[in-house]
Amino acid sequence: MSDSHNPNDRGLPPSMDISLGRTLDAAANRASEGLRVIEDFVRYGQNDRFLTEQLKSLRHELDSTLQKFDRLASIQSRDTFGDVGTTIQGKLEHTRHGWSDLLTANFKRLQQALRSLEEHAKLIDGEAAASLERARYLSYSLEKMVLTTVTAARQFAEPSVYVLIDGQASVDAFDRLAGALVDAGVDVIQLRDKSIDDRTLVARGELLRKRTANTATKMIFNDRADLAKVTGADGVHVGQEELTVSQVRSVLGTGKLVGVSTHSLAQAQQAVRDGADYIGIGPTFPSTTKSFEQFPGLDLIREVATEITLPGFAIGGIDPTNAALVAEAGIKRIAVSGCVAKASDPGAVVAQLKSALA
Ligand SMILES: Cc1ncc(COP(=O)(O)OP(=O)(O)O)c(N)n1
Ligand SMILES: Cc1ncsc1CCOP(=O)(O)O
Ligand SMILES: [Mg+2]
Repeated sequence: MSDSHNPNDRGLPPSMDISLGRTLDAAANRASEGLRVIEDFVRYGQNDRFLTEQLKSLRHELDSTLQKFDRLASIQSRDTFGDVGTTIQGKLEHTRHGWSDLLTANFKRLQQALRSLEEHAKLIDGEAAASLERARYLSYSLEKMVLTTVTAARQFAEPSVYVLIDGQASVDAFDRLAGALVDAGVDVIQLRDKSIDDRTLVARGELLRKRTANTATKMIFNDRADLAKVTGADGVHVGQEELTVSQVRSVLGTGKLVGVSTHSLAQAQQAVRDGADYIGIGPTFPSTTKSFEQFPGLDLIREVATEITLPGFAIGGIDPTNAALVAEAGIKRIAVSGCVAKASDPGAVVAQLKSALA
C-alpha cells in the first residue's frame, strides 16, 4: 500500500476508498479486540505463560501488518454514528455461557475479522493479504491449543495420583489391584504391559474398564490406540517415538484423552501445539520400573510448571518420600508405578502420596 496519506494514490475512486478505509478500520479493531480478550483470559484467568506468549506474538505480527495500511486514512474514514451495524444487536451479544463460549466467540470474532482484512487487503496489497492469511491459520491452531488446554485443566484435578499397572500374574491379582486403586480414589489408571500377548492384554483391559466404569477413575492404555478402542478405554498414552496425537485421535475418534511423554520444555510445548490432553514429564528420579540414562529431574518439573498449564504428571521414581519435592517444584500431579503396584497395601500408599501432594 502507498505510504502517502492521499487516498487517491490507491488507484481507487474516492467513494470506494472511504468505504475500504472504514472496513479496514473496523476489521482491524475487531481483530485486535478479540485477540486481547483471549490473551487476557489465558494470562489472568489461566496463568499460562506459553499461550500468552503465542497470542502476544500473533498480536504483534498483526500490528506490524496493519502498520502497512494507511491507519490515519482509515481512522479519518471512521464514522461510528453512521455505522448501520452498531444498532443491530444479535440476541446473544451481551451473554456468554461460560468460558468456552467466551473463548469461542472471541476466536470467531478474530477469524472473521482476519478474513475480512485479508479479502479487502487483496484490493490494495497482496503481501499484506498473504500475511493476514497466515495470521488466520495461526489463529485456528491457537484456538485448538487454548481450548484443549483450558478443557484439560478442568478434566484433571489437582492434586492428582495416576498409577501405571501391568497385567499382573493372574486375573485375580489384577482384579484385586485395580479394585484397590479405584477404592483408593486414584485419578487415572494406565494399563502398561509390554510382555503379555494381545488377547490377554485385551482381557485385562476389559476388566479394568469394568472396574473403572461409573467411577471417577479414568482408564488409559499405554501405547496401544487399537486396544484402547477395543476395550473402550478413556484414552491412550504415547511416547515421543510412538503414534502422534492426531494419529491416535484418528483411531479413537474425538472425545478421548491423549497423553504424551515429554523430556524437555520444547517437547512439552510441542505437545500443547499438537493438542495433547495431558503430558507426562520426566524421568524425575531413578526408577525401578524402567531404566534411564538421563534425568531432567526436578529442574524440568519447575521449568514446565512456570511455562504451561496443560495438565502435567511428573513421572519416574516418585514415592511417598519424595512426592512433596515434586509438589514444591510446582507440579501436583504425579504418575507412579513401583511404589504402589509392589506394595502390600496399594490403597495405603495412594493415601500417603495424596497427603504428600496436599
Ligand atoms: C503418564 C505417563 N508418562 C510417561 C510415560 C512413558 O511413556 P513412554 O515414553 O512411551 O514409555 P513407555 O511407557 O511406553 O515405556 C507413561 N507411560 N505414562
Ligand atoms: C513408564 C515410565 N516412564 C518414565 S518413568 C516410568 C515408570 C514409572 O514407574 P515408577 O514410578 O516405578 O518409577
Ligand atoms: Mg510408550
